[in-house]
Amino acid sequence: MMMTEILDGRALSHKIRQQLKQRTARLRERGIVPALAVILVGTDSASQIYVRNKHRAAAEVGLATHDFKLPETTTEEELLALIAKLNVDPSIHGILVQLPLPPQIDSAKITAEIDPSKDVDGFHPLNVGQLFLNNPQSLPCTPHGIMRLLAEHQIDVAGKHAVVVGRSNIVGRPIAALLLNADATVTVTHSKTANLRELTRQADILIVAIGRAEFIKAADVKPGVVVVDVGMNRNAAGKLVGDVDFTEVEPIAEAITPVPGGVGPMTIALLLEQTVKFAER
Ligand SMILES: Nc1nc2c(c(=O)[nH]1)N[C@@H](CN(C=O)c1ccc(C(=O)N[C@@H](CCC(=O)O)C(=O)O)cc1)CN2
Ligand SMILES: [Mg+2]
Repeated sequence: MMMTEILDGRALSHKIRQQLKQRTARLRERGIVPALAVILVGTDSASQIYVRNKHRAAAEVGLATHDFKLPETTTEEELLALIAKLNVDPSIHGILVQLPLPPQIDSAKITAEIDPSKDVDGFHPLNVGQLFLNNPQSLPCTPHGIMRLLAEHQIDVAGKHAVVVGRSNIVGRPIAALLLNADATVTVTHSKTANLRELTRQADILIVAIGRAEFIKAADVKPGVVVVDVGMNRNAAGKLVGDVDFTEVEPIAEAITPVPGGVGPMTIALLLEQTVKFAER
């Protein structure tokens, strides 16, 4: 019997962060302190945790972080003014605005104002376009982390049928582009897709980012599938679960990411790596 390979994002993120420590040390020897500005608007409790984790991970690898915590009532103009200031500050190499933003702020307008050469999230329309033209400059951290996790486990996507469930700007759309750039045959499905489960059953590689707890069951996958679960949901018992029913799907899969400890930690590692890359330029 074959054992299912667990795609351990915690372990790989640790390895990446160790490598980044050396790169930040070399930058500091050259008198460059790689610096990341993190902007959090409002008091969303999950966002507060993610931002705290980003600060902690950044400090561990030797990055400086600049913390901007703005009130829930912040206007679009106020946020744009802060971004304009950070864009021209030569001591800042990366700028990130934690999403989601409060409803009075148009997040598309905000991401379009970040200097593309400081856009560590890869959300600026120019960076999105470069990704789609297969000339990426800065990649969204979660999809980038997924590709690195697959590469680390020698999972070649070329020629494979990759099925993406979800079409968000943060995960679904960019991972579809990255898989296509890597020569996969890509099907993108979403909440309006007819017969979605017929499509997921055809996947060699299944990426699930639809935001519904344990949505993918054993009957929705074929034996030997590689499953990447981007979901983070609380179930009725308050336990963190993915968009894939891990207990059902794991025995059928060739490889699978756990939740937690899969894609999530990779997101933060790739954010730090992009900041270091910008500082090295
Ligand atoms: N500006 C951005 N906003 C958001 C992004 C992003 O990449 N850029 N992604 C998500 C949130 N996110 C980072 O910001 C993020 C979410 C989760 C994790 C993570 O490590 N999750 C852990 C579990 C954590 C828990 O126990 O609750 C895991 O999966 O193991 C990292 C980053 C939306 N906003
Ligand atoms: Mg995870």
